Amino acid sequence: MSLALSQSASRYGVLLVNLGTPDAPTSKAVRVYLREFLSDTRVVEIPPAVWFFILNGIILPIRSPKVAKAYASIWQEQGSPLRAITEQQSIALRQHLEQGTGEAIHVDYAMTYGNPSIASRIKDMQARGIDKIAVLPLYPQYSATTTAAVFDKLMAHLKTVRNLPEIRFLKHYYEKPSYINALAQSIADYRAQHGEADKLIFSFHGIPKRCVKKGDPYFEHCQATAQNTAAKLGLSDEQWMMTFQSRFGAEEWLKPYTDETLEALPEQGVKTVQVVCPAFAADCLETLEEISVENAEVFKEAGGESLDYIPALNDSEAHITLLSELAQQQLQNW
Ligand SMILES: C=CC1=C(C)c2cc3[nH]c(cc4nc(cc5[nH]c(cc1n2)c(C)c5CCC(=O)O)C(CCC(=O)O)=C4C)c(C)c3C=C
Ligand SMILES: [Fe+2]
Ligand SMILES: [Fe+2]
Repeated sequence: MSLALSQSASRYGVLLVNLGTPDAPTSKAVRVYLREFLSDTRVVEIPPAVWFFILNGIILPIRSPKVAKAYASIWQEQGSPLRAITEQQSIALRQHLEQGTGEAIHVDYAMTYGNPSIASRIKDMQARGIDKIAVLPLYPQYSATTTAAVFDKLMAHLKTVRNLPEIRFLKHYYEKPSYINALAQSIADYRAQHGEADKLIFSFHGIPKRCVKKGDPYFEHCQATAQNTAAKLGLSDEQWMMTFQSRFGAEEWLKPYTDETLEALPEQGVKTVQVVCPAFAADCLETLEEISVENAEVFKEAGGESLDYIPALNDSEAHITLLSELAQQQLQNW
């Protein structure tokens, strides 16, 4: 397929962006990462003057060593899984785009928090003479806490730039048939290989309920994702459910909570579950540790027999094909 580009392909860039991760599984590195992440008012909406003292005096000293241990348990030779997988996705996407379009488009990745930063990658692209950049946040479902945070970081950097590049920004892709097909196919493949469980759980990263009440469409996007995927798989209502994981702090987050659901299911006769986490484009702490280890323990302690985690789309062929389609839609006629 031709992209109908208005200038040489070497002038175009695609930037994949994911959340971010510490540079090392140590208390010190986790503290640096969490400080940047949790100081973002898109993520925590407590007035900064108040939050500064709670974050630095209580949260970071207590949370950093605990979370560093969790990171250490999933750390790989290539470093943090989230960073390593996102890098693989960018390499595979570059190859896929070149094979599909015959154009050598520059593809790279960045993290909203930590390294490599969005600013460093935009600077690098501009230094290469790239002046049209398509930014693809790897969040299928839009939330102000994630997607808008990418936008903010991008704009904060561009505010320091005299000669701006042109930018196109993908807001969400939960509604794209290729996304639902890739998700459904990954679940179908897993079930063909491992058999079916009593229940399929779509566990999404949560956000505070307050955010949704104020207009964040994330809940709606999650619901549509789960419903469309279940329909594609031909599941009846009793065969699946939607839950929300990874809550933080004391206020109410989107419900039902994944851990509380897993605690209650064995009593209702559900002894085996398969969990898929569609909000995560790459496996990370929240899937490899929180779901596969912590929540699997919760389920078993409550009388469950097995919790199997269905991997994220990562750098699978279907996912790279989807990302290539999204990138091409952004680049088309530019
Ligand atoms: C404090 C509030 C948080 C909101 C709101 C939130 C939303 C949100 N996050 C993701 C994706 C990821 N989150 C990850 C880790 C993580 N998330 C929070 C907090 C909030 N997330 C924290 C504090 C952490 C770090 C770990 C911890 O301290 O518990 C990750 C994994 C990063 C990794 O390195 O592996 C991802 C990915 C989404 C999609 C989302 C809302 C839609
Ligand atoms: Fe998170
Ligand atoms: Fe978590």
